[in-house]
Amino acid sequence: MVFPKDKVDYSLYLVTDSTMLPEGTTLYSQVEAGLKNGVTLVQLREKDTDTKIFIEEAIAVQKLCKAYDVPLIINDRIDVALAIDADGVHVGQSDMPIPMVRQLLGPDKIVGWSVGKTSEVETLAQWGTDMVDYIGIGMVFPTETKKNPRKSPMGPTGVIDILNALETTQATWCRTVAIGGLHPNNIPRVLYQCVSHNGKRALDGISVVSDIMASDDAGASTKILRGLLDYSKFEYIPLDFSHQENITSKDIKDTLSQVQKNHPLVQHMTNKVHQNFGANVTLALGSSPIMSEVPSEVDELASVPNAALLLNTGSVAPVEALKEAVRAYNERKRPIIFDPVGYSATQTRLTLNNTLLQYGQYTCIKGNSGEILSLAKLNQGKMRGVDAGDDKVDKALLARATRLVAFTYKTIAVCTGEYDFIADGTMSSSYRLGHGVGELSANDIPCVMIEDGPIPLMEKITASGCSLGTAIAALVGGLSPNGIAFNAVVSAVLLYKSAGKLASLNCRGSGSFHVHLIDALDQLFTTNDPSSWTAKVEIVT
Ligand SMILES: Nc1ncnc2c1ncn2[C@@H]1O[C@H](COP(=O)(O)OP(=O)(O)O)[C@@H](O)[C@H]1O
Ligand SMILES: Cc1ncsc1CCOP(=O)(O)O
Ligand SMILES: [Mg+2]
Repeated sequence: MVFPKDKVDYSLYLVTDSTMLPEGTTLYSQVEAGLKNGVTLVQLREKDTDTKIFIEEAIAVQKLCKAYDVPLIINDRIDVALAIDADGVHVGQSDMPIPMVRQLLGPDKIVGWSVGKTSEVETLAQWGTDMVDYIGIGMVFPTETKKNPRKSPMGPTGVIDILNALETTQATWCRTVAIGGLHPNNIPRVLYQCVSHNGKRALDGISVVSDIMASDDAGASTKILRGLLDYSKFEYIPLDFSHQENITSKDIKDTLSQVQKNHPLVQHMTNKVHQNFGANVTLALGSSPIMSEVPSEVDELASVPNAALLLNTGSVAPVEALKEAVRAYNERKRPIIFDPVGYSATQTRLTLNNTLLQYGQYTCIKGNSGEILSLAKLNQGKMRGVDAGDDKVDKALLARATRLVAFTYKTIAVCTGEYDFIADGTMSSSYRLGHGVGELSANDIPCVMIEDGPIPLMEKITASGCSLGTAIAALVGGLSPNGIAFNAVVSAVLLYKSAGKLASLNCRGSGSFHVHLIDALDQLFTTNDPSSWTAKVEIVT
């Protein structure tokens, strides 16, 4: 009996684990509850079971699967799969080599392979279409189920690297499921973020273990998972992600009017250098600052109407406190502006920033050219400290890097310098299961450039970039529910650049520049006459 490969639905892939069964449940009761409520593929994975018992279990599970017309995959044990004529097998990198598995099983059975590196994708592509049918990509997040200290979690960006490699090697036949630490609180974000850079491929499904196997009500847990997979919308802030690239003065005026009316609260988790200046910039923009890194108050702060979080890792703070804030704001769909200061300057910063990037969803990720080029993996050298670095960078490369960061993290990315680039990777904030999502590619997403001529003083004061993050957080946080996030980010960058130019004309040097910059921000925000601002925005084709 052969299960037609083109009929396999990878969307909700249950991998069993009998070591986590709650009291009063059995392997069979959990599997059947899953099958009844939307599991579409089952993998029997019993690492420490004697062969005789494994075969008995396999026969019983196979019977359940057949009753629901769902394929049964056996993990690792080719002999058991052959003995019961299972629909396929799944092997890891250290199990029997794939060509041998295929030779034993024949061409019609389903063969799955655990993949964690792009080089493994290159190998499967070289083998061709009749070897590997699908890959389990992971582990995405830390998980109790797969204790494998040798492999650190790859996060959504690691999944995107694998999807990109499948596209680059044209392994179009190969299906994909993500595995490792996947739960209702991160599955929508993984499905939303994990799209290949050419926009052509998304995940075909999600593998789960403990959410069903360890559940006291496996049926209810499965229903929740099924609902997330079928809903296809990932709304992480209640703002409109539509945008028109030719943003008019009226759009900007409307945006500032919303901020003036809503008086947002901007919680700053930021570096010591930026604290005081950031608080004053917040006040100049008609908003209330609160500088706080206390985990116990993030839920209350995130619940304040029009709250926004500025997450700035300039001082390497304890990651757990920062993650708590990301959780609190993500749960309440309130905006987070992330500034990964000195992103790749040290291993410590790289680890901290990557941990935060894996852990949550960000409305806007901003950085200087060194940080954005590093995030886009287009920056050969490491960053030196927190500054962008002296070398002039080609504008086309900066635009591409900004688009890549925006697309990879499904965020509004801002790359600052003499020329500021803003790209919108949020798209429609919906996700698709299956390949061929037909979305825009990373090269096509909307991108604008803002400039007002050289303002050298902006590079001669510290926390000038950090405070742009403050301005973005204030304007996005101050939007009404029908506000447009992209317009708010563009408005903040235009306002900040124009204020920088005005301050540079009025001050006597870098010492008084800070003060004049706050004056200018206050003046431009209060008068709210964008048509008089000096900075210009142009669409990047
Ligand atoms: N040479 C420049 N000319 C005009 N504006 C600049 C210049 N350098 C930086 N800026 C502006 O100053 C702010 C900080 O940018 P940047 O120095 O790139 O960030 P960071 O302070 O994080 O290194 C941004 O608003 C940016 O637009
Ligand atoms: C000097 C310094 N060190 C850690 S954070 C910081 C300020 C960086 O501010 P900005 O990114 O705005 O230049
Ligand atoms: Mg900076």
